[in-house]
Amino acid sequence: MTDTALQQEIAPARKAEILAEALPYIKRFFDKTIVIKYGGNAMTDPHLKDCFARDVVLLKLVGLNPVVVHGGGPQIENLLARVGKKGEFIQGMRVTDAETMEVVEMVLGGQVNKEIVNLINKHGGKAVGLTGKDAGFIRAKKLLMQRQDAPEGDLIDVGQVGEITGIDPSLIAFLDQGDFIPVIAPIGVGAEGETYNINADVVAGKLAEILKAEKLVLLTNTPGVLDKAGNLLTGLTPRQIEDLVADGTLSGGMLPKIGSALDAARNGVKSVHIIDGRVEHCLLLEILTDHGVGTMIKSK
Ligand SMILES: Nc1ncnc2c1ncn2[C@@H]1O[C@H](COP(=O)(O)OP(=O)(O)O)[C@@H](O)[C@H]1O
Ligand SMILES: CC(=O)N[C@@H](CCC(=O)OP(=O)(O)O)C(=O)O
Repeated sequence: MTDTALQQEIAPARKAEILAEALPYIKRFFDKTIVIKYGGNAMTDPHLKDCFARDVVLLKLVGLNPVVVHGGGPQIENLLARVGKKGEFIQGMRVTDAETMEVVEMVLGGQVNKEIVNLINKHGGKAVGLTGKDAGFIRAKKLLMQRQDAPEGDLIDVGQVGEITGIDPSLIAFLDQGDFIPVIAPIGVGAEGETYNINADVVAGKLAEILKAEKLVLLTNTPGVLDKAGNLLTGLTPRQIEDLVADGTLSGGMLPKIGSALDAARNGVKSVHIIDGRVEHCLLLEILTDHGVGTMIKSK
């Protein structure tokens, strides 16, 4: 439904009720950090992009501290195709050779990051774009990935893909205090200054842990986590997740997403949600109303 259709459909009294519903949430989350992962697939529609930027500005203005981490998988694919390359993924991670790394950095650190910054600022926010190279705040080393369904130690080399070794929270805290909204591209820096491509869900999860965030919200392009029959699973325990991975219900990009969500929930982030980024104002619905729009990941 468009904003105009929504305005016509809802009676004024109901609109006021909906606004009033936000009060306890604003009180509960006032001055708390909310890490939001904005997914490449959920950020292709211009109207949805605008809704997202407005929601982030609203959250900041009512006193929450949103921190945005973005992806850009489809946008990377577009530029790779233009240079005659096709992306390859293993267990949800992009195989990243030197040429792919150049494209990834150009797209994530440049095009996508600046577009989100610009949109948020257009709606009255003060967004600042960063990659993990700024102040060297996301440190990484080469990831060697354990092959699924293989004996421990059967490792896969996926090129310049990074595993996070540390995040310095001071830059983000500094920006928060200055009323800025950090917008972070998932690029890390190694001990020798080398550049690493890191899955955006992994960065969002780790950042939420380090910042002791109240909430981690991962936007994606499905209603949430689905079972084999395609039904939405509204809440998941670690045990259920293990079963869904083992029987192949979870695959591709959902693997790093669910892994990061679970790690964050187990390491102190109070609530973790995978939500449908295609629903207008899904952030406001999830954070400031009684209506959840996806899957909640539980720590036990
Ligand atoms: N059980 C599942 N439930 C929902 N999505 C799943 C599931 N298993 C695999 N997926 C895939 O994971 C994708 C989301 O991951 P990804 O493509 O990395 O999204 P994003 O760009 O939003 O991070 C979905 O579009 C879907 O194709
Ligand atoms: C290592 C790795 O896979 N990096 C990701 C980074 C971007 C990302 O995570 O984008 P989405 O959130 O849109 O999927 C990539 O190169 O696609």
